[in-house]
Formats: sequence, structure tokens, C-alpha cells
Amino acid sequence: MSSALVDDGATETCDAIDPVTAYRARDFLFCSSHHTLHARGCLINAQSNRPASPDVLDAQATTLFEKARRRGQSNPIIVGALPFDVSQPAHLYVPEYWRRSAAPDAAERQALVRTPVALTVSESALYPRPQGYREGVKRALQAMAEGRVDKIVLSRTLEINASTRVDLPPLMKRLIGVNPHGYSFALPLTPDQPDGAPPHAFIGASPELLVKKEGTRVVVNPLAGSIPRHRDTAEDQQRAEELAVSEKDLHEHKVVIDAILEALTPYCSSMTVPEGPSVISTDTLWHLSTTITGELRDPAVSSLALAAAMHPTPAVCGHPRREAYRDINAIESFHRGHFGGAVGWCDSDGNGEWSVAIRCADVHDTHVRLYAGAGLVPGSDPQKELIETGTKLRTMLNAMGLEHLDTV
Ligand SMILES: C=C(O[C@H]1C=CC=C(C(=O)O)[C@@H]1O)C(=O)O
Repeated sequence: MSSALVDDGATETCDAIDPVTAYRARDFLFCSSHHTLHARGCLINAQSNRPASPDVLDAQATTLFEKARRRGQSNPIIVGALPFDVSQPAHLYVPEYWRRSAAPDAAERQALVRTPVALTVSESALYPRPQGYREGVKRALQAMAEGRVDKIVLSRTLEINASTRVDLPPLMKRLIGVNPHGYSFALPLTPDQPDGAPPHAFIGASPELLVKKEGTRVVVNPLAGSIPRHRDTAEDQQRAEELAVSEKDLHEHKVVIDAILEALTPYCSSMTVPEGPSVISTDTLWHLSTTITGELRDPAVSSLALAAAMHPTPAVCGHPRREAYRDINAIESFHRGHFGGAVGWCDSDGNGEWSVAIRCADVHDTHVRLYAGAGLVPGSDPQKELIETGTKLRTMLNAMGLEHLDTV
């Protein structure tokens, strides 16, 4: 992996080693199919109690960049996450040091996949239990039948207690190796904690790009509509073909595209939108996917502001947003935190990349909480949605070497 040190007025460098190898439990890592961004240390922590709304985030970003310049950084960036619930504050900070380099190539990823991850489970529990999740799906379908909402994304968790502290670096290597087309991330939740403190991080391997902004160009890649993959190649291919013409999934996808176009239109002078979705694959699922590109009217608008303008999309919340949000809160009895939010980075020219925070987990010392959700529309089947969310949990489980754990 080649790496170039960015001139950031940094106090600490580690550019001799590639970023994935250099990654430590308190670092930020964001690896797409093209680039790896690695950041270390926390120069300024935003520590705000204000909601993660576009205006608040814009003002916060301006203040953070000004402070970072006064502290001697010539090229600062902000890294962090938006929560699912935008009435809560975002978790943003300016790292002391960062660099961006080429993503691992195919051979390097193959080597990463072989990284041993030693994790022994002492306890694990699905929450809600499968029957509880199916009942939740039925309640969501009832809300749709009453005409209040047309889409709700309902999620569940898998709680794991390991017998020893979770070792994040090998886990991140595995995640990056197994997910070459996605966005693998590790966000320290207490980036300024002392050395040796237990890891506290939000990690994942999301297939979905909320937004990427580079100069005047903006790219979004919403996903919605899924089917689990199959070990048998012919059956696997048939499932992809089924998904491409599934009316229920095409509708589920269109709800997301319409909302994203509505949110992006005020920012763009032109947009290129394909006629229909294509089918893409992750290690465990097929998804309907649409890549939309646009030219920004104002190149100064930041990737953070664009992310906040679209978030939460109906790929993680539903439609209409407010009603879907209310139903999610009534049905789900756990706090999503950053799950269903966005993780990424933004530089002082506004360039940056934010992925939708799915296929992810909170890690705190020996405890791991995995999350997975599924988009529900009229016609969704509770058992199929249970299986779909169970398959989504597998992205993290496979990376953790816990393929044997039951998810349904
Ligand atoms: C909410 C999740 O996935 C979203 C993204 C892609 C496909 C989805 C679906 O088909 O339901 C979801 O909208 C998740 O993985 O937890």
C-alpha cells in the first residue's frame, strides 16, 4: 500500500507503515475501495450538546477549522459520526494527525482476510428475540395499512460478551479484507482516552455511500431492497435476477431515491440519475443500488452539510420521515446510537466522504453490540425480514470469526 503524508502540521507521523497496519484502537480509520484515511489523536473535540442539524453542523465545522488553524494545523480535517436521531449531538473531532493513501489492492486484501481474530464468546443474546422482531414488523405493517407511513426501517441487535477485551486492529483488518467494495470504518468514541484504556469504538463495513464531495462534484449511492446470497452459484445468480424485478423491492428502493433527489436538488445545478437500479453484492447480500452524481451550485458547501441534509434517508428511517421515526421509537426498545447514522470525514474545502452507518457494531471493552435493520413496505414478510436482518448481522460476525452464532 503506498502512502503519502499530508502536510497537516502534525506532531506524530507513522507514514512508514501502511495505514491499515498502523491502525491502533484509538485511531480513526475509513477505508473505501479507492482510499484509506487514517487519523490519530484528538486535537479538538467538538463536545456539543446541540442537535445534528445541517445549520448547527455547518457552524460547528467552521469553529473547529478556525480553532485547528489557530493551533497550527495548515490542513485540518474533521472526522466523526452523525447519530441516527438528529435531535442528539454529532460526535466530531479534529485529529492531531491524518493521512490519506491508496486503498489496499486485491492481493493485500487477500492477506488481510487471513488475519487471525481470537474472540471467545461468553454470552450472546438477540434483542429483541426473533418472535419479538416479527411482532414489531407486524406492528409496522399495521401502521402502513392505516396509511400513516409508506416505509419503516425496523432493526434489531445482537449483544455479545467476549471472555477477553476485543482487539480492534485484527478485527479491522478482517473487515477491510472481506469488504473490498464497501466502506470499512473505525471511529473511537473516546478518542482522547489514555493509552491502555479499554477500547470504545464504533466499527463497521457499510456497503452504502451517503455522500462523497470532491470539488464541484457530488456522488451518492443509496441502497434499498435486498436478498440474502446463496452458496450455490446458480441459486445465487437466480436470487440476484429475482431482486432486479421484485416489485416490492423496487418500490422500497424508489422511496429512498425520491427522498434523496428532493434533498439534493436545491444544492445541484445538474444531476445524472440512472433509469433504474442495478444489483450489487456484498459478502452476504444482494442489494438494489443507484449511483447518482451531481454538479454543485456552490462548491463551498461541505460534505458534512450535504450528509446532514439527506440524513436520515428512508434507507435507515422510512417515509414520511417524521412519522416513520415516531413508529421506530415506539416499536424498537433500544437506543440506536450511531447505527443508522453516518460515519466519515470532511476537510476545510468541504471535500469528504460519509457512509451510511450500517453493518456495524459498538465495541466497549469485552462487550459488542451488533445492529441490523430492514426496510419494510406493504407486502413485507416478517419471517423474510428476520432472515434478512440475520444475514446483515453476518458481515460483522464473519469478520469476528463468529460464523457459528445463530442470528434468527
Ligand atoms: C438498514 C440496513 O440496510 C439498509 C441498506 C440497504 C438495504 C436495506 C434493505 O433492503 O432493507 C436497508 O434499507 C442495515 O443493513 O441495517
